[in-house]
Amino acid sequence: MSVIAENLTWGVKRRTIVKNISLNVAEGETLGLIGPNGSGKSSLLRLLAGLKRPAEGSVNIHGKDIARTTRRALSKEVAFVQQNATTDTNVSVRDVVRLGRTPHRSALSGWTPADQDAVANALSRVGMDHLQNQSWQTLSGGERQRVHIARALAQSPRVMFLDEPTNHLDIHHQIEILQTIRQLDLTSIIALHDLNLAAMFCDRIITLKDGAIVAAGTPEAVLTEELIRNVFRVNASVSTSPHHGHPEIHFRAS
Ligand SMILES: Nc1ncnc2c1ncn2[C@@H]1O[C@H](COP(=O)(O)OP(=O)(O)OP(=O)(O)O)[C@@H](O)[C@H]1O
Repeated sequence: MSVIAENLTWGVKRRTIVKNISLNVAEGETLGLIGPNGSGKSSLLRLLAGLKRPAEGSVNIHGKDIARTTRRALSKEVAFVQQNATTDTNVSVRDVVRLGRTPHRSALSGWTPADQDAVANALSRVGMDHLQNQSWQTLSGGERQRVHIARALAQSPRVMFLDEPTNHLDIHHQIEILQTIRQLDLTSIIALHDLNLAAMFCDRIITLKDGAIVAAGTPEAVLTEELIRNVFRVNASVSTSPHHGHPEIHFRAS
């Protein structure tokens, strides 16, 4: 499913936080959102997923204006993995992932083999099947993050929005989760701080600064030494990785 945003603007009181953003993500594409702290990545993701209403502009998912789509209909197609998501009640890992099936079930329908498979697959994809009976509250930060990704995967979405999905993960799981998301047949928009991971796993990257797009294109086009210096205020050298052919960024302390 494609995601098309036109002239999205959103703010709080007199401060404009997302400034006139338009973007177009093709079906199956992985788009990375990068930018310094406070540049508007989470706010933009929430607007795109319909969790915030824009002051101006529109979002179309698969040709439908999400402002005219019910939350339930949207949640059958769209999953959102929030930054530092929590789960309040004392439930097991499997119960948290089972919640991902909610949009597909009616009040009367029982638990089906398809629901069961979706939950088992999701747990296995994030490597959490062995802990499925453990209480969510007792998990480590990275394990919690993987469970929330599993919950989104269990939703069987066609579009996935992820807000820094790898910030608590060890390097093995960072790579594994991003690889999994890329390999699935879905459109994904991912806010990432790690520029090397963005270079490795995104088809295209949008860079935000102060709520506006300052660069958009392939990782090769966007991740230049000049952009890293101007936007992130860090000196870096960028070369082409002999291993994966994407940009490889070496940061310098001065
Ligand atoms: N509801 C709100 N009320 C007031 N200010 C807000 C609100 N939501 C976001 N902001 C402000 O908008 C700016 C953008 O926030 P946002 O969370 O979108 O940035 P971000 O790029 O995701 O940052 P980070 O990389 O730190 O996660 C920040 O300065 C934040 O303080």
